This record gives sequence, C-alpha cells and structure tokens, in this order.
Amino acid sequence: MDHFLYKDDVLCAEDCQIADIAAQYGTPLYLYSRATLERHWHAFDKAVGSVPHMICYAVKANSNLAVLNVLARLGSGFDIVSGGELARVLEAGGDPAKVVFSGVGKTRDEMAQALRAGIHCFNVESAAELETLNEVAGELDMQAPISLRINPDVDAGTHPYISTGLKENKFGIAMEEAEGLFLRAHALPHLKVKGVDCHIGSQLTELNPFLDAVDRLLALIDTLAEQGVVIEHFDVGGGLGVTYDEETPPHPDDYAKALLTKFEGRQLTLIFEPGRAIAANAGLFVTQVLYLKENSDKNFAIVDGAMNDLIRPSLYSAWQKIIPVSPRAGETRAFDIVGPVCETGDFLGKNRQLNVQAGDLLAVRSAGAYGFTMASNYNSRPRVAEVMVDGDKHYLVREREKLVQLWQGEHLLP
Ligand SMILES: Cc1ncc(COP(=O)(O)O)c(C=O)c1O
Ligand SMILES: N[C@@H](CCCC[NH3+])C(=O)O
Repeated sequence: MDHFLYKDDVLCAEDCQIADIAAQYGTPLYLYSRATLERHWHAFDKAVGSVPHMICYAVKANSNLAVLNVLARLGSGFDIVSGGELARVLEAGGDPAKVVFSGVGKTRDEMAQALRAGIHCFNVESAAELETLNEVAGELDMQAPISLRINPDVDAGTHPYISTGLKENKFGIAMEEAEGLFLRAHALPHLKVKGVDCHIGSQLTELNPFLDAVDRLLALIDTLAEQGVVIEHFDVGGGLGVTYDEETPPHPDDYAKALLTKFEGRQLTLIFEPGRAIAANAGLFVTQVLYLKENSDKNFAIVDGAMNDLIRPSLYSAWQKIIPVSPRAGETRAFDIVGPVCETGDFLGKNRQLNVQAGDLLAVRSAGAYGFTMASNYNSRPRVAEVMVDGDKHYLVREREKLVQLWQGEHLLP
C-alpha cells in the first residue's frame, strides 16, 4: 500500500497533508513515512520466515537517526561502511551485536572502534585488510569475527556505477583467491571465521544474478568444509531494486523464496543487507517552484531544490517521478525541473509533463534512499530539513542547516 496518496486532490503522506508540512518547516525538505519503512522491513523479515536470519539495513541508504531508530525498534540489524555509520547506529539505539561492517577501506581506528563495540562481523574485502584486522584485534587482545566478501564475477545488469560484483570492480575478493584466504584467516590467531558474503550491485531487477552468486559461494562453502573451515552464515548483501518508473523488481517474498530453495538442508544463518528496498519508496523530496522560464522552445521550472540536495538524477541520469503536491486542472506542458546550482547538470527531472506555476510544490518520489545521505553543501547551500510522518503526526527529525553551520570548523589565518 502506498502511503503517499492524493486525498481530495491534495498529496498526503500517511494522514498528513504535505502542503501543511511544507508550510511549517519550509522547503526544500525530505519527508519519510514511518509506516512505509516498517512495512518494507517486515516484508523482508516475514519473507525469510523461520530460517535463522538477520535483516541488516544498509545505513548508507538513509542514516537519519530517527530512521535508524524506527528500524532498531523492530529488531533490525545494520550494515555499515564507516565508523561514522557505526556511531550513528549506536546513537540511534541499534544493537552492535547485529552490525556487519562492509567496505574496502576500513581504517585501523575504525576496526578498533567496531571491535570495542562488539559488532557481529567484519566483511573483509582484501588480503591486506585481513592481515591488518588480525593485527588490530591482537593489539586489543581480541578475536575479530569475520566473513570474506567474495566477488563472484556476475553481471548484475545494473548501472555501471552501482554494479559491484564484476572482476573489474574494486569490491570483494576474487573467486580464485577465496579458498586460500579463508585458510589463511582460519590460521590467524586473532580472527574467527564466521561467514561468506557477497554484494553484487544495487537496483537489481532480476533474480538470476543473485542466484548465480549464491551458487558460486555455496560451492566455495563446500570446498571449505572439506578443509575443516566451517561457515556459519551466508550474507547475500543488498541490492534488491525498487520501482522508480516502470521497473518490476521481484517482491521480497519472491526474492527470498528463490534464495531459500538454494539453502535447503544447510545449517546456515542468512544475512540480508537491503538499503534501497527499505528506504527509497518511504521518502519524498519536496521542493517549491521559484520561477518559470522559457529558453528557445524549452520550458524550465526552476525549483528551490538542487543537485546538492538530491544528486541521483545528475550523477546516474536516474529517473525519479515528479508530481504536483496540489495538482492544477488544465493543460500540461513539458518542463525541465532544474535547481539554482551553477551546473548544467543540475536537474531533478527532464521533459516532465506538468501544469505548474511559481509557488507550487512538487514532490520527487522514491527519494528516501541515497537522497539526503548523498547531499552536500555545494554552492554553500545549507542541507535541508528532514521530517518523518507517523499517522496524522509529523516530526522534524533533522533541522535545516543554518548559514553559520556552513563554515563551522573553518578558521581564518592569524
Ligand atoms: C556492501 C553493501 N551492502 C548493502 C548495500 C545496499 O544496497 P541496496 O541499497 O542496493 O540494497 C550496499 C550498497 O549498494 C553495499 O555496498
Ligand atoms: N548511490 C547509489 C547506490 C549506491 C549503492 C552503494 N553500495 C544510488 O543512488 O543508486
């Protein structure tokens, strides 16, 4: 069920009118629906059923403390890629024992921070990282729980910038090296081998790449068992796609059902790291039209939101639906929806059929994932407010940045 619907011709988020929210907090703003976040998380959790598992939400998709807290209250685990994300999870009340730490460039400090916090597992991505983690754990007189992230060399069929499971990508350990490295990890005194891990890319809309990756890693698990290395968990990563436009990604039920057939008869705990599938369609980006402008037969709607607030259209040519908050009757025209940033690539959408006037509010859909988390202060634009609705209530979950925050921590020469 969609929680962003028109009721009496005005766009609502759950039971709140978006125009009221915009009037109260100003624009641009990000708006999240608690009910949608919870529904998406439960969809994964229920789909896996009674098989031992952890749903470790990928914090990078949306790391607002209120979002993390809503998920932590459901019992979610978390997939992190930095010490900053770990700190956020802890601040939001997340359980460190349900945290997995991914990423190719963990620093020694981040390793120590995560060891002290008592995380579930490090997803190690290279031989060099393995040796470093063993050293850091040794200095702390601890044993680091690890899995190795294997790069299964499957084509995820997604945008090249968000494909991660091909040999040419920087992520994970090559299949040919995997066995040797597991044996090395098994022999190192300050590491405890727990699992295997993969993550082949993001916004996948087909099941086959996931299934191919699982097949390859299960074969590896069998080889390892013959060598006395017991694997307790299988982390399938994240990557399940969402509908931005006409895509028809598998429902978590079908995704889980297909994967579970591969694990029948095995004593493996499953770990899932969904980010986008939980957060993307739980959020909107709300922006106001500042001016209309016509240039050589082209219509521009210049809005107060920009690429620094929501970079996906500029960075990946990503298409996100743009809809009016209070639709006008009458003729539509094709508009490019552009922001105030001084870059030609600053657009939220191109060639959109709309009937808009200056002052109107527009909502960019599917903006709950990789929206605010990828925002910057480019052009010295303060980062926008974030609001969460919960039924007929709404809460400011991050204040709009103030101008003085733009140069916080900067210093003049004496
Ligand atoms: C290691 C890892 N896990 C999980 C995710 C979450 O991916 P998605 O948002 O596509 O579910 C990512 C990002 O792609 C990732 O790099
Ligand atoms: N930022 C990307 C997804 C990256 C996934 C990171 N592992 C997007 O918006 O589509």
